[in-house]
Amino acid sequence: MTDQADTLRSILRTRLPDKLPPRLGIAASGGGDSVALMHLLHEIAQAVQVDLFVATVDHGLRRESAAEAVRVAEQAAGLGIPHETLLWQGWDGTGNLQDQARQARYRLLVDWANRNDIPAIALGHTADDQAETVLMRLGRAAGVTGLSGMSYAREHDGVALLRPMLGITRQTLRDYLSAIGASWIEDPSNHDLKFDRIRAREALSGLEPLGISVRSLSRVAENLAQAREALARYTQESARRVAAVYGGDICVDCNGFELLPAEIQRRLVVGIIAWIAGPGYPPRASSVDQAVTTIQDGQTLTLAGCLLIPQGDKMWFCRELNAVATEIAAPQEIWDNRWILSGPRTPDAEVRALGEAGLPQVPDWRVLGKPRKALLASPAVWNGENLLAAPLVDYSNGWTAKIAPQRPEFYSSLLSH
Ligand SMILES: Nc1ncnc2c1ncn2[C@@H]1O[C@H](COP(=O)(O)OP(=O)(O)OP(=O)(O)O)[C@@H](O)[C@H]1O
Repeated sequence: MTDQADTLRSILRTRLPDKLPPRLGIAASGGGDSVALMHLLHEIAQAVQVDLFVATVDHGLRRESAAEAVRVAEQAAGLGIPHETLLWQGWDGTGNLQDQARQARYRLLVDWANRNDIPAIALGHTADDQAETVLMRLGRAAGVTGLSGMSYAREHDGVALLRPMLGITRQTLRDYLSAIGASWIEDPSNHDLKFDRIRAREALSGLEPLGISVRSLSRVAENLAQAREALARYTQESARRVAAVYGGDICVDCNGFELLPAEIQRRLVVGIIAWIAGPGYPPRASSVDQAVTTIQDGQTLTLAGCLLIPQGDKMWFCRELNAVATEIAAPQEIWDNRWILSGPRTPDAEVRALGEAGLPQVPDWRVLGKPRKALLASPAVWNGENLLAAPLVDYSNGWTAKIAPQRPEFYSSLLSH
C-alpha cells in the first residue's frame, strides 16, 4: 500500500507547480476523488510546509448536502486542516440548474480563496472525468482545444485552479482510500442517466472492446494539449507579425492575416476578442468564421462586445460602445474589466465611456488616425456632463489610463487559449 501511496503522491507532485504556494486550497465535495485529494495533499504538504485549507460548497439542492459538508469538515479536522462551508442560495428557478450550480461553485470557491489569501485551489478531477469530457466533446465535433480536455492548471480571477489528478483513475483513488481506511460519500446523481456525463460514463464501458477506454481517451487529451500549446505559440508568433496594439485596440494587417493557416486565423481572432472583451464565454465557432471572412472582405462587424472596423488594408478590433455605455467606475477602480484611470484628485469625477457626447470635445482626435467609432468606447473622466480627460485619445489633462495589472499583456494572453 505504501508503494501505491508513494506512487500517487509522486504523480501529484509532478502535476503540481514546482513551487507550491504557502497557502493551498482544496475543493472537496466529500466524494472519493476529493477525499483522496485531501489525504494525498496532506501528506505532500507536511513535507514541504504548505498550509492547506478545505472548502465545500453546499448547493442546498439535496436534503443531505448540509450533513455531507459537515462530514467533510470532520475529515478535514481529522487531518488538522481548517474547513469552511460555502452556501449557494443563488438559484432563481430559471435556466439550466446544473450549469448555474457549477458556475456558482467556481465563483464561491474563487471568492473564498481571494478572501483568505489563497492563490491556488486544487480540484479532484480524475482521468475518468477527463475521458468523459473528451467523449462528450467528440459528440460536439470539437477541435484541438475541446479535445485536449481540462487542463492541469488554469487561472480564474487571479486564482490558479489546479487539477493534479487528471492522470489517475477514479478506481485507483478509491483503492487508495480503502487501503488507508478512509471513507467517502457516494453522490446519488452519479447514477442519474439524465446527465450527459453519466451517459458518457456508461457508454465508455461499452467502447472498451474497441480500445476506447479511460486511459486511451485521457492520453488523447494529453496529446492534443501538446498540440494546443504548439498552436498557441504559432498564434503568438503570428500575432507579433500581423497584429499591433494601440492602447486597448488591436490593428491587424489584413495581407499578413490572409497568409496564415485557417486554424491560426481563428485562434488569433478568438485571442484578440478575449483580450479586448475580457474573460467570459468565447464566441461561437460560426461567429469566429464570420469574423475571419469580415477581415478578408474588409467589412464591418460587431462581435462579442467588440467592433471590427476596416481601414485601408488594416482591420481594427475595438471595444463596442454599447458594451460599455452604462458602465461607471470611480477613478482608481477598474472600468470595463481592464482600465484604471488615475489623475488629479477631483471631487465627483467618474469614469465612463467617451461616447458620442465626449468625442466632439476632444480637439485632436483625428490626428490619432483611428476610425472614429474605435474611439467612442475609450475610457474618459467626467464630472457630470463635463469631459475632464480621455487619456487614450490624447486628451489627458494630467490623467493616465493603464491596463489593470491582473490583465495579461496581449501577446502573452495568446498562450492561454
Ligand atoms: N460541492 C463541492 N464543493 C467543493 N468542491 C467541489 C464540489 N463539487 C465538486 N467539487 C470539486 O470539483 C471536482 C470535480 O467534481 P465534479 O466533476 O463534480 O465538478 P464539476 O465542477 O462539475 O467539474 P467540471 O469542471 O468538469 O464541470 C471535485 O473533485 C472537487 O474538487
